[in-house]
Amino acid sequence: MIEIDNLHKHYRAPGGGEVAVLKGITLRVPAGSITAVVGPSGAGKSTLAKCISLLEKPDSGSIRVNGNDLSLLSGEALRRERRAIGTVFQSSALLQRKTAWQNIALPLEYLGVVPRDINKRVATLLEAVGLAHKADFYPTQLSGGQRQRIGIARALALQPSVLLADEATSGLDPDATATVLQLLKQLRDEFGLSIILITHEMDAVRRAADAVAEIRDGQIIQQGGVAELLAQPDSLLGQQLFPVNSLPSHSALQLRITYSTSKPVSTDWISRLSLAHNLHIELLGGHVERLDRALAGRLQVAVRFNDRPTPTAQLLQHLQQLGIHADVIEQPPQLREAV
Ligand SMILES: Nc1ncnc2c1ncn2[C@@H]1O[C@H](COP(=O)(O)OP(=O)(O)OP(=O)(O)O)[C@@H](O)[C@H]1O
Repeated sequence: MIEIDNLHKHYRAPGGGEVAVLKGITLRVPAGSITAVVGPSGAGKSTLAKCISLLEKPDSGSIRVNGNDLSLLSGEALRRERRAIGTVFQSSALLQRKTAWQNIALPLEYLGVVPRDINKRVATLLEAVGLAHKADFYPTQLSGGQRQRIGIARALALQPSVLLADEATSGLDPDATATVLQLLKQLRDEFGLSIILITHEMDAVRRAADAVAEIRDGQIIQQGGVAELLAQPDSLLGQQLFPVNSLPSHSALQLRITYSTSKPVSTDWISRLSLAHNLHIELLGGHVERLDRALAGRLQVAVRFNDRPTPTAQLLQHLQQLGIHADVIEQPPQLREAV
Protein backbone atom coordinates (compact mmCIF):
# COMPACT_ATOMS: atom_id res chain seq x y z
CA MET A 1 0.00 0.00 0.00
CA ILE A 2 1.31 3.45 -0.86
CA GLU A 3 -0.29 6.54 0.65
CA ILE A 4 0.66 9.94 -0.69
CA ASP A 5 -0.66 12.85 1.32
CA ASN A 6 -0.76 16.53 0.48
CA LEU A 7 2.47 16.48 -1.52
CA HIS A 8 3.91 19.86 -2.48
CA LYS A 9 6.92 20.54 -4.67
CA HIS A 10 8.29 23.66 -6.28
CA TYR A 11 11.23 24.35 -8.56
CA ARG A 12 13.28 27.48 -9.04
CA ALA A 13 12.36 29.08 -12.33
CA PRO A 14 15.37 29.74 -14.61
CA GLY A 15 14.72 33.51 -14.65
CA GLY A 16 14.32 33.68 -10.86
CA GLY A 17 11.28 33.09 -8.68
CA GLU A 18 9.58 29.77 -8.02
CA VAL A 19 7.21 27.48 -9.88
CA ALA A 20 4.83 25.41 -7.79
CA VAL A 21 4.60 22.10 -9.65
CA LEU A 22 2.78 19.85 -7.18
CA LYS A 23 0.09 21.55 -5.13
CA GLY A 24 -1.21 19.10 -2.58
CA ILE A 25 -1.36 15.68 -4.26
CA THR A 26 -3.17 13.01 -2.26
CA LEU A 27 -3.35 9.49 -3.66
CA ARG A 28 -3.85 5.97 -2.29
CA VAL A 29 -2.83 2.82 -4.11
CA PRO A 30 -3.80 -0.31 -2.17
CA ALA A 31 -1.78 -3.53 -2.43
CA GLY A 32 -2.84 -5.63 -5.40
CA SER A 33 -4.10 -2.73 -7.49
CA ILE A 34 -3.05 -0.51 -10.38
CA THR A 35 -3.71 3.22 -10.33
CA ALA A 36 -3.04 5.26 -13.46
CA VAL A 37 -2.01 8.90 -13.28
CA VAL A 38 -2.91 10.84 -16.41
CA GLY A 39 -2.78 14.48 -17.39
CA PRO A 40 -1.55 16.88 -20.04
CA SER A 41 2.07 17.71 -20.71
CA GLY A 42 3.51 19.89 -17.95
CA ALA A 43 0.85 18.85 -15.41
CA GLY A 44 3.47 17.52 -12.99
CA LYS A 45 3.35 13.76 -13.63
CA SER A 46 7.13 13.28 -13.93
CA THR A 47 7.72 15.44 -10.89
CA LEU A 48 5.29 13.27 -8.97
CA ALA A 49 7.11 10.17 -10.26
CA LYS A 50 10.45 11.60 -9.11
CA CYS A 51 9.06 12.36 -5.67
CA ILE A 52 7.55 8.88 -5.36
CA SER A 53 10.79 7.22 -6.46
CA LEU A 54 12.58 9.49 -3.96
CA LEU A 55 14.80 11.05 -6.62
CA GLU A 56 13.38 14.45 -5.63
CA LYS A 57 12.53 15.52 -2.13
CA PRO A 58 9.06 17.01 -1.79
CA ASP A 59 8.74 20.38 0.01
CA SER A 60 6.04 18.98 2.27
CA GLY A 61 3.56 16.14 2.53
CA SER A 62 4.21 12.45 3.09
CA ILE A 63 4.81 9.27 1.09
CA ARG A 64 4.10 6.21 3.19
CA VAL A 65 4.76 2.68 2.02
CA ASN A 66 3.13 0.10 4.26
CA GLY A 67 2.79 2.81 6.89
CA ASN A 68 6.46 3.87 6.77
CA ASP A 69 6.95 7.58 5.90
CA LEU A 70 9.75 7.64 3.33
CA SER A 71 9.67 11.42 2.81
CA LEU A 72 11.20 11.91 6.29
CA LEU A 73 14.24 9.74 5.62
CA SER A 74 17.71 10.61 4.41
CA GLY A 75 21.14 8.99 4.12
CA GLU A 76 21.41 5.25 4.80
CA ALA A 77 17.80 4.90 5.97
CA LEU A 78 16.59 6.44 2.70
CA ARG A 79 18.82 4.15 0.64
CA ARG A 80 17.48 1.15 2.52
CA GLU A 81 13.83 2.08 2.28
CA ARG A 82 14.07 3.12 -1.36
CA ARG A 83 14.01 -0.61 -2.10
CA ALA A 84 10.32 -0.60 -1.22
CA ILE A 85 9.68 1.18 -4.53
CA GLY A 86 10.71 -0.31 -7.86
CA THR A 87 10.74 1.93 -10.91
CA VAL A 88 10.54 1.38 -14.62
CA PHE A 89 10.81 4.23 -17.09
CA GLN A 90 10.00 4.75 -20.76
CA SER A 91 13.45 3.75 -21.94
CA SER A 92 14.07 0.61 -19.92
CA ALA A 93 17.56 2.03 -19.17
CA LEU A 94 19.23 -1.37 -19.28
CA LEU A 95 23.02 -1.49 -19.34
CA GLN A 96 23.93 -2.30 -22.94
CA ARG A 97 27.09 -4.27 -22.12
CA LYS A 98 25.27 -6.60 -19.76
CA THR A 99 22.93 -9.45 -20.65
CA ALA A 100 19.28 -9.57 -19.55
CA TRP A 101 20.33 -11.87 -16.70
CA GLN A 102 23.17 -9.56 -15.59
CA ASN A 103 20.93 -6.48 -15.72
CA ILE A 104 18.41 -8.09 -13.40
CA ALA A 105 21.17 -9.36 -11.09
CA LEU A 106 22.77 -5.92 -10.74
CA PRO A 107 20.66 -4.48 -7.86
CA LEU A 108 21.12 -7.76 -5.96
CA GLU A 109 24.91 -7.67 -6.46
CA TYR A 110 25.06 -4.06 -5.21
CA LEU A 111 23.25 -5.21 -2.12
CA GLY A 112 25.76 -8.01 -1.54
CA VAL A 113 23.28 -10.86 -1.94
CA VAL A 114 25.13 -14.21 -2.15
CA PRO A 115 25.48 -15.65 -5.70
CA ARG A 116 23.32 -18.70 -5.01
CA ASP A 117 20.37 -16.48 -3.96
CA ILE A 118 20.98 -14.13 -6.90
CA ASN A 119 20.75 -17.09 -9.28
CA LYS A 120 17.49 -18.21 -7.76
CA ARG A 121 15.92 -14.75 -7.71
CA VAL A 122 16.94 -13.85 -11.28
CA ALA A 123 15.62 -17.19 -12.56
CA THR A 124 12.27 -16.56 -10.81
CA LEU A 125 12.03 -13.05 -12.23
CA LEU A 126 12.93 -14.11 -15.77
CA GLU A 127 10.24 -16.75 -15.48
CA ALA A 128 7.72 -14.23 -14.13
CA VAL A 129 8.24 -11.88 -17.11
CA GLY A 130 8.19 -14.80 -19.56
CA LEU A 131 11.76 -14.32 -20.81
CA ALA A 132 13.73 -17.18 -19.30
CA HIS A 133 14.83 -18.12 -22.82
CA LYS A 134 16.41 -14.68 -23.35
CA ALA A 135 18.62 -14.70 -20.24
CA ASP A 136 21.86 -14.41 -22.20
CA PHE A 137 20.67 -11.85 -24.73
CA TYR A 138 22.02 -8.29 -24.69
CA PRO A 139 19.54 -5.37 -24.74
CA THR A 140 20.24 -4.66 -28.44
CA GLN A 141 19.22 -8.26 -29.22
CA LEU A 142 15.83 -7.80 -27.55
CA SER A 143 12.68 -6.12 -28.87
CA GLY A 144 11.41 -2.92 -27.21
CA GLY A 145 8.71 -4.85 -25.35
CA GLN A 146 11.19 -7.49 -24.19
CA ARG A 147 13.59 -4.79 -22.96
CA GLN A 148 10.74 -3.26 -21.01
CA ARG A 149 9.87 -6.62 -19.46
CA ILE A 150 13.51 -7.08 -18.41
CA GLY A 151 13.36 -3.53 -16.97
CA ILE A 152 10.30 -4.58 -14.96
CA ALA A 153 12.08 -7.73 -13.73
CA ARG A 154 15.04 -5.60 -12.62
CA ALA A 155 12.68 -3.18 -10.85
CA LEU A 156 11.28 -6.15 -8.93
CA ALA A 157 14.68 -7.65 -8.02
CA LEU A 158 14.64 -6.20 -4.50
CA GLN A 159 11.05 -7.29 -3.88
CA PRO A 160 9.46 -3.85 -3.65
CA SER A 161 5.85 -3.52 -2.59
CA VAL A 162 5.31 -0.57 -4.96
CA LEU A 163 6.07 -0.50 -8.68
CA LEU A 164 6.17 2.87 -10.40
CA ALA A 165 5.87 2.63 -14.18
CA ASP A 166 6.51 6.01 -15.80
CA GLU A 167 5.39 5.95 -19.45
CA ALA A 168 6.46 2.30 -19.51
CA THR A 169 4.52 1.53 -22.69
CA SER A 170 5.16 4.76 -24.62
CA GLY A 171 6.75 4.08 -27.96
CA LEU A 172 5.93 0.37 -27.94
CA ASP A 173 3.87 -1.18 -30.73
CA PRO A 174 0.34 -2.41 -29.86
CA ASP A 175 1.38 -6.05 -29.33
CA ALA A 176 4.30 -5.16 -27.07
CA THR A 177 2.08 -2.69 -25.17
CA ALA A 178 -0.52 -5.40 -24.63
CA THR A 179 2.12 -7.83 -23.35
CA VAL A 180 3.60 -5.30 -20.91
CA LEU A 181 0.14 -4.32 -19.59
CA GLN A 182 -0.80 -7.97 -19.20
CA LEU A 183 2.44 -8.54 -17.30
CA LEU A 184 1.70 -5.63 -14.95
CA LYS A 185 -1.72 -7.09 -14.16
CA GLN A 186 -0.21 -10.51 -13.57
CA LEU A 187 2.43 -9.02 -11.21
CA ARG A 188 -0.26 -7.03 -9.41
CA ASP A 189 -2.10 -10.27 -8.68
CA GLU A 190 0.88 -12.58 -8.08
CA PHE A 191 2.91 -10.31 -5.83
CA GLY A 192 0.14 -8.06 -4.49
CA LEU A 193 2.00 -5.01 -5.81
CA SER A 194 0.71 -1.44 -5.61
CA ILE A 195 1.36 -0.24 -9.15
CA ILE A 196 1.37 3.40 -10.23
CA LEU A 197 1.09 3.71 -13.98
CA ILE A 198 1.97 7.16 -15.23
CA THR A 199 0.79 7.40 -18.79
CA HIS A 200 -0.75 9.57 -21.46
CA GLU A 201 -2.36 6.55 -23.15
CA MET A 202 -6.04 6.27 -22.20
CA ASP A 203 -6.15 2.89 -23.87
CA ALA A 204 -3.56 1.59 -21.41
CA VAL A 205 -5.56 3.02 -18.50
CA ARG A 206 -8.73 1.27 -19.64
CA ARG A 207 -7.02 -2.04 -20.18
CA ALA A 208 -4.83 -2.23 -17.11
CA ALA A 209 -5.81 0.20 -14.37
CA ASP A 210 -8.25 -0.39 -11.53
CA ALA A 211 -8.35 3.32 -10.71
CA VAL A 212 -7.27 6.55 -12.37
CA ALA A 213 -6.38 10.04 -11.21
CA GLU A 214 -6.16 13.03 -13.52
CA ILE A 215 -3.60 15.63 -12.62
CA ARG A 216 -3.72 19.15 -14.02
CA ASP A 217 -1.55 22.05 -13.05
CA GLY A 218 -0.16 20.14 -10.08
CA GLN A 219 -3.49 19.07 -8.62
CA ILE A 220 -5.68 15.99 -8.90
CA ILE A 221 -8.88 17.20 -10.49
CA GLN A 222 -10.72 13.88 -10.84
CA GLN A 223 -10.16 10.36 -9.62
CA GLY A 224 -11.99 7.11 -9.11
CA GLY A 225 -12.29 3.48 -10.11
CA VAL A 226 -12.09 2.97 -13.88
CA ALA A 227 -15.27 0.89 -14.00
CA GLU A 228 -17.13 3.42 -11.82
CA LEU A 229 -16.00 6.37 -13.95
CA LEU A 230 -17.10 4.58 -17.10
CA ALA A 231 -20.51 4.01 -15.55
CA GLN A 232 -20.95 7.69 -14.65
CA PRO A 233 -22.72 9.34 -17.58
CA ASP A 234 -21.21 12.80 -16.96
CA SER A 235 -17.70 11.84 -15.96
CA LEU A 236 -15.17 13.70 -18.10
CA LEU A 237 -12.55 11.06 -17.39
CA GLY A 238 -15.08 8.40 -18.40
CA GLN A 239 -15.58 10.25 -21.69
CA GLN A 240 -11.83 10.38 -22.26
CA LEU A 241 -11.55 6.67 -21.52
CA PHE A 242 -14.37 5.77 -23.90
CA PRO A 243 -14.72 8.57 -26.42
CA VAL A 244 -17.93 8.27 -28.43
CA ASN A 245 -17.72 9.64 -31.95
CA SER A 246 -21.24 9.58 -33.29
CA LEU A 247 -22.68 9.67 -36.76
CA PRO A 248 -25.36 12.32 -37.24
CA SER A 249 -28.96 11.17 -37.14
CA HIS A 250 -32.11 13.20 -37.71
CA SER A 251 -35.73 13.02 -36.63
CA ALA A 252 -35.18 10.26 -34.13
CA LEU A 253 -35.00 9.92 -30.40
CA GLN A 254 -31.29 10.04 -29.64
CA LEU A 255 -30.00 8.52 -26.44
CA ARG A 256 -26.65 8.51 -24.74
CA ILE A 257 -26.27 5.10 -23.14
CA THR A 258 -24.06 4.27 -20.17
CA TYR A 259 -23.80 0.72 -18.82
CA SER A 260 -24.17 0.44 -15.10
CA THR A 261 -21.63 -1.50 -13.05
CA SER A 262 -23.97 -2.31 -10.19
CA LYS A 263 -26.25 -4.43 -12.35
CA PRO A 264 -25.23 -6.92 -15.05
CA VAL A 265 -26.11 -5.64 -18.51
CA SER A 266 -27.43 -8.27 -20.88
CA THR A 267 -25.55 -8.08 -24.17
CA ASP A 268 -28.80 -8.56 -26.13
CA TRP A 269 -30.52 -5.48 -24.68
CA ILE A 270 -31.02 -3.95 -28.15
CA SER A 271 -33.09 -6.93 -29.36
CA ARG A 272 -35.01 -7.09 -26.10
CA LEU A 273 -35.93 -3.43 -26.25
CA SER A 274 -36.79 -3.61 -29.96
CA LEU A 275 -39.12 -6.56 -29.45
CA ALA A 276 -40.81 -5.15 -26.37
CA HIS A 277 -41.56 -1.74 -27.90
CA ASN A 278 -41.69 -2.49 -31.62
CA LEU A 279 -38.84 -0.17 -32.42
CA HIS A 280 -35.48 -0.34 -34.09
CA ILE A 281 -32.21 1.04 -32.93
CA GLU A 282 -29.47 2.62 -34.98
CA LEU A 283 -26.05 2.43 -33.43
CA LEU A 284 -24.42 5.83 -34.04
CA GLY A 285 -21.19 5.26 -32.19
CA GLY A 286 -19.69 3.97 -29.02
CA HIS A 287 -17.62 1.48 -27.26
CA VAL A 288 -18.37 -1.69 -25.31
CA GLU A 289 -15.63 -3.64 -23.65
CA ARG A 290 -15.23 -6.30 -21.00
CA LEU A 291 -12.88 -4.80 -18.46
CA ASP A 292 -11.16 -6.87 -15.82
CA ARG A 293 -14.13 -6.92 -13.52
CA ALA A 294 -17.16 -5.63 -15.42
CA LEU A 295 -18.74 -4.97 -18.77
CA ALA A 296 -18.40 -1.27 -19.57
CA GLY A 297 -20.22 0.53 -22.33
CA ARG A 298 -20.88 4.04 -23.58
CA LEU A 299 -22.91 4.37 -26.75
CA GLN A 300 -25.00 6.77 -28.71
CA VAL A 301 -28.11 5.39 -30.40
CA ALA A 302 -31.08 6.63 -32.41
CA VAL A 303 -34.45 5.02 -31.67
CA ARG A 304 -37.17 4.84 -34.33
CA PHE A 305 -40.58 3.41 -33.61
CA ASN A 306 -42.24 1.18 -36.20
CA ASP A 307 -45.67 1.95 -34.88
CA ARG A 308 -47.03 3.91 -31.92
CA PRO A 309 -44.13 5.38 -29.90
CA THR A 310 -43.57 4.30 -26.32
CA PRO A 311 -43.42 7.30 -23.99
CA THR A 312 -39.77 8.20 -23.48
CA ALA A 313 -39.99 7.97 -19.69
CA GLN A 314 -41.25 4.39 -19.97
CA LEU A 315 -38.46 3.49 -22.36
CA LEU A 316 -35.84 4.92 -20.03
CA GLN A 317 -37.34 2.96 -17.17
CA HIS A 318 -37.16 -0.27 -19.15
CA LEU A 319 -33.52 0.48 -19.98
CA GLN A 320 -32.83 1.07 -16.29
CA GLN A 321 -34.21 -2.41 -15.58
CA LEU A 322 -31.75 -3.76 -18.14
CA GLY A 323 -28.87 -2.13 -16.24
CA ILE A 324 -28.57 0.79 -18.64
CA HIS A 325 -28.67 4.49 -17.92
CA ALA A 326 -29.90 6.63 -20.83
CA ASP A 327 -29.84 10.39 -21.28
CA VAL A 328 -31.99 11.98 -23.95
CA ILE A 329 -29.82 13.98 -26.33
CA GLU A 330 -32.48 14.80 -28.87
CA GLN A 331 -36.19 14.22 -28.96
CA PRO A 332 -38.35 14.95 -32.03
CA PRO A 333 -41.48 17.07 -31.34
CA GLN A 334 -43.96 14.21 -31.93
CA LEU A 335 -42.28 12.19 -29.14
CA ARG A 336 -42.28 15.12 -26.76
CA GLU A 337 -46.06 15.09 -27.02
CA ALA A 338 -46.14 11.34 -26.36
CA VAL A 339 -44.31 11.69 -23.00
N1 LIG B 1 14.08 20.89 -12.67
C1 LIG B 1 13.11 21.74 -12.98
N2 LIG B 1 13.28 23.07 -12.80
C2 LIG B 1 12.30 23.96 -13.07
N3 LIG B 1 11.07 23.61 -13.53
C3 LIG B 1 10.83 22.31 -13.74
C4 LIG B 1 11.83 21.31 -13.49
N4 LIG B 1 11.30 20.09 -13.80
C5 LIG B 1 10.03 20.32 -14.24
N5 LIG B 1 9.77 21.64 -14.20
C6 LIG B 1 8.48 22.26 -14.57
O1 LIG B 1 7.45 21.63 -13.86
C7 LIG B 1 6.29 21.48 -14.66
C8 LIG B 1 5.82 20.04 -14.63
O2 LIG B 1 6.79 19.24 -15.29
P1 LIG B 1 6.66 17.66 -15.35
O3 LIG B 1 7.85 17.15 -16.11
O4 LIG B 1 6.44 17.12 -14.00
O5 LIG B 1 5.32 17.51 -16.22
P2 LIG B 1 4.67 16.21 -16.92
O6 LIG B 1 3.24 16.19 -16.54
O7 LIG B 1 5.49 15.01 -16.60
O8 LIG B 1 4.80 16.55 -18.46
P3 LIG B 1 5.09 15.54 -19.73
O9 LIG B 1 3.84 14.73 -19.91
O10 LIG B 1 5.31 16.50 -20.86
O11 LIG B 1 6.31 14.74 -19.37
C9 LIG B 1 6.64 22.00 -16.04
O12 LIG B 1 6.10 23.27 -16.18
C10 LIG B 1 8.14 22.03 -16.04
O13 LIG B 1 8.64 23.11 -16.82
